[in-house]
Amino acid sequence: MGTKRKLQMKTKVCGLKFTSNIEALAKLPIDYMGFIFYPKSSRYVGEELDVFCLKNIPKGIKKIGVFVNEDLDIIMFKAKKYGLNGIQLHGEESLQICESIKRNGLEVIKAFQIDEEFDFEKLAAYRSSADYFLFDTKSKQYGGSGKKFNWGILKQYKGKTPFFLSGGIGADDVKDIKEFKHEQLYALDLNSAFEDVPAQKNKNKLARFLKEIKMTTKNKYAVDERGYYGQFGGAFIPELLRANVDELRENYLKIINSKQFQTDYHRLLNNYVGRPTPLTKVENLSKQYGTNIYLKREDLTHTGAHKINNTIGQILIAKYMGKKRIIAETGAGQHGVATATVCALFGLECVVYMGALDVQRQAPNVARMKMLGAKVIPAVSGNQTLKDATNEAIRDWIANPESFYLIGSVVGPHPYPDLVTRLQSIISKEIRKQLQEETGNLNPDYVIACVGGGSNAAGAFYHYLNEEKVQLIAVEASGLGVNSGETAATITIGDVGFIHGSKTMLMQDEDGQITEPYSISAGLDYPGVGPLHAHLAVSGRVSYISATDQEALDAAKLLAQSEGIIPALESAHALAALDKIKFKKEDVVVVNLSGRGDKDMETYMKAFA
Ligand SMILES: O=C(O)c1ccccc1NCC(=O)[C@H](O)[C@H](O)COP(=O)(O)O
Repeated sequence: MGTKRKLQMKTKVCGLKFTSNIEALAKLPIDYMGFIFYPKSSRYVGEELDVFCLKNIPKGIKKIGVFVNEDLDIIMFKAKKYGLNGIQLHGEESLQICESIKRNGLEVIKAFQIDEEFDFEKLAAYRSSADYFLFDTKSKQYGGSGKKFNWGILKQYKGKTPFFLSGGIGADDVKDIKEFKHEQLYALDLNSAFEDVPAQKNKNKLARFLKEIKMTTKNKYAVDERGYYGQFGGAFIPELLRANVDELRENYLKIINSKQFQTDYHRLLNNYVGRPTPLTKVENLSKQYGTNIYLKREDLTHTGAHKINNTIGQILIAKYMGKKRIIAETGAGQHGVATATVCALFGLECVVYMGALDVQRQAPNVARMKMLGAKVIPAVSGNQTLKDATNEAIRDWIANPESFYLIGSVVGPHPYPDLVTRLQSIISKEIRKQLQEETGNLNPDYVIACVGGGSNAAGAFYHYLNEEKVQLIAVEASGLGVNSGETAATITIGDVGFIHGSKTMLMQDEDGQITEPYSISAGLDYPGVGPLHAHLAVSGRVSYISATDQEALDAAKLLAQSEGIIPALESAHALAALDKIKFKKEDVVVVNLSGRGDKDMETYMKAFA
């Protein structure tokens, strides 16, 4: 028995048939609805199930047909008629039936009746044909018995297929559920304990239970109360900044969860930023790689990169907190432009620090910031890139503590990494919805994003972190090569240390001195990475790979010439990963195209000359 809790535990409400009840429950935060197609059950849908009502169930709720030893033809007929997403099998169904259902594109949940004699060895045969198991109480009626079994028996289950816990689960079981720990526990199956009469569920009772369960299940990738992701994070700041950081920490959640913030933020995202951004299936690239590639088009936002999702949110917070002056750092200039833009919109003074080298290589963005009314101050220390700009911005903040430091990535002292992650999470929230509309499935097989500090990746991964089946790939910039000494592949070659107020992974020498990063991409040459990423790397949830300058340039050219889209150099690193992974024909791959390439034209022209 493992100690880890599967996160955001899913819930299935089973045994529904009445239209008004289905419509009412569709408003609850549940993940599955089950319909019993077994004529001997008191919940048998019979002729009462309303096709129109089922077709209108929100896409986020999967419709599962429950059968007992039924013919395949009948199962498939019902699946088509009612638009079912999956089939739950409660009898002695063969492996072949499971496989045929799966081949028809439906999820398979194979139920087993558990008692002390149950032989867990027999589950191995179903490993590839069942997406999930469902462990229910042994009963003559095959299910819906209302009786619990001894969950301790499940200690014997050591397989990898996730399971639904089922059998008589009711409102009084919250504590037991909280205490029950199993690595593969995926969902709770709720049925007769929430019924007024067979098949008629009590909405209020269910709503109360769901709320309590939600409060007891913890997200292992979320920041804790002290600002840590596992061992990483915290707030290591000079005493002079303590009051500012505490002020933000005490207010940020209150503000972003407020109705006013949510209204203002989403209004601006929709009407000013241009969200939702499209999820474009790129057919030519898909053909080339023999799979299904989608680009999340953050390049199409106002200002041309994902950075604006964050600046729009932080400027609202600054405004609510009565701040008048904004400080920011920038690498590629995208965050600088996004900050200058929102400062112009809200009439606030804006000072942007930018490495002197980046001022040169990102000249168009410097011009944009200036035109928007921002003061751009070149940082001339170190190798004159993002790290040095951040140092200068923090110095300014210490000297002007009444200012608001608008950080551009998931870096810095707590609460910035969490704040920026939440603001960027709109990216994966949209991907889920758009994918579901496009493919009928919320989850892709892969999400790929580039990582400098890590904000676009944090946003693109956020809603998939607990969906362990989705492979998350982060691509760092390895410059001239991981071991060339000219690299920014922080996680690949870095070590645990402290940078810009947080404990994380960074590139450093034996004495703990931060080493100078290098990448052709100004947005990725940062020697550290957000603490969330350090935690995701150490926990193994995300795979961190790297791409060289040349690989990124090649990927940018390929996208430009096969799809007519010029990516930012940062995003080109994410695209370079397509060459490094062996995809299956049926895979769905989402690449977060974090920004557009206009700002990089000079670098591209030089490289391709
Ligand atoms: O619910 C039924 O009547 C039923 C009959 C035959 C096969 C399966 C059935 N239900 C399937 C389920 O997924 C139930 O939720 C599961 O058996 C648990 O039910 P309960 O013990 O009432 O919580």
